[in-house]
Amino acid sequence: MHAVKPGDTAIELSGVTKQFTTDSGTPYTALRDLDLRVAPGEFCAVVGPTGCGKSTTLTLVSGLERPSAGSVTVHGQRVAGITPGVGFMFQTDAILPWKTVLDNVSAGPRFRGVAKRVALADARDWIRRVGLAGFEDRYPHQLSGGMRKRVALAQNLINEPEILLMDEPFSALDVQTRAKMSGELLSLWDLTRPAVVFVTHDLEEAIALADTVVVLTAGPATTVKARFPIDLPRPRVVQEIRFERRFVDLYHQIWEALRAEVDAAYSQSTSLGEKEAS
Ligand SMILES: Nc1ncnc2c1ncn2[C@@H]1O[C@H](COP(=O)(O)OP(=O)(O)OP(=O)(O)O)[C@@H](O)[C@H]1O
Repeated sequence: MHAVKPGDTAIELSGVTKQFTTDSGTPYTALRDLDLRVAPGEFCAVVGPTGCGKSTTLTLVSGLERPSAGSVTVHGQRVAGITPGVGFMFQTDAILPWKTVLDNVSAGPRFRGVAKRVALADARDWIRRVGLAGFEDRYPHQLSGGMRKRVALAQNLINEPEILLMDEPFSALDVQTRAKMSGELLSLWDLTRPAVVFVTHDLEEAIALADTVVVLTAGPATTVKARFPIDLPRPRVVQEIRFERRFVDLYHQIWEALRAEVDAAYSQSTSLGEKEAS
């Protein structure tokens, strides 16, 4: 595992521009001159209007995409391929439907060559930690949405990733399950403390979870608008922290920055719709 030194940076995007070529062949600048730095063990939430480039930012860190300009480094190494030591969680489940919970969770270590007996024992431990003891032999279709998210968390955390990239991982869940999963995520994160980049549309969720909330501007040519340190003490009770005075103050402050971008994105999409209709 990477030895963390003071001042170390887990993730650094520096002057990043990302251009795509659209289906009509014209270039589209999704990100322009974007700087983002995440320290080892930091929980960073990224919020911004729809389509501004949140997922694109994650794909650059993961190595699935390359920047058109600027640099992306992970632990000081320029990203040049699929980044090792990175876990992912998306809105849709990435667990294998034909494998049991135990086989899904042990798949990572088995793939890395860990002996079967050790991988299975480790998987049983993680299954217990995510609250699924007794469900080892179930298949994903026999589980609720929240339980499948727990499997996905165990499947990631068993690999002790130094970086966890999460793209609206709980947005398909009902409100109560979502709040519960957020609380569980924080307890589990505390066990191995990876650096997290958590993309969400939900500002309450962002503040409740994160050490830092980063607000992106409306696209195109998205960049970082502002960065807010969240000084709420840990451990946090996710379902209750939103009633605290400091939480409400932070919410107002960050929403002020976010609202202008949401409004800008909305007017862009409505004027585009009007142009297309005329
Ligand atoms: N492969 C691609 N080719 C062309 N354009 C793309 C591609 N991937 C993303 N884009 C465009 O880049 C912009 C940013 O997309 P991205 O998915 O990163 O936004 P997002 O903030 O994650 O969106 P949402 O909040 O709706 O999930 C969008 O306008 C999208 O259409």
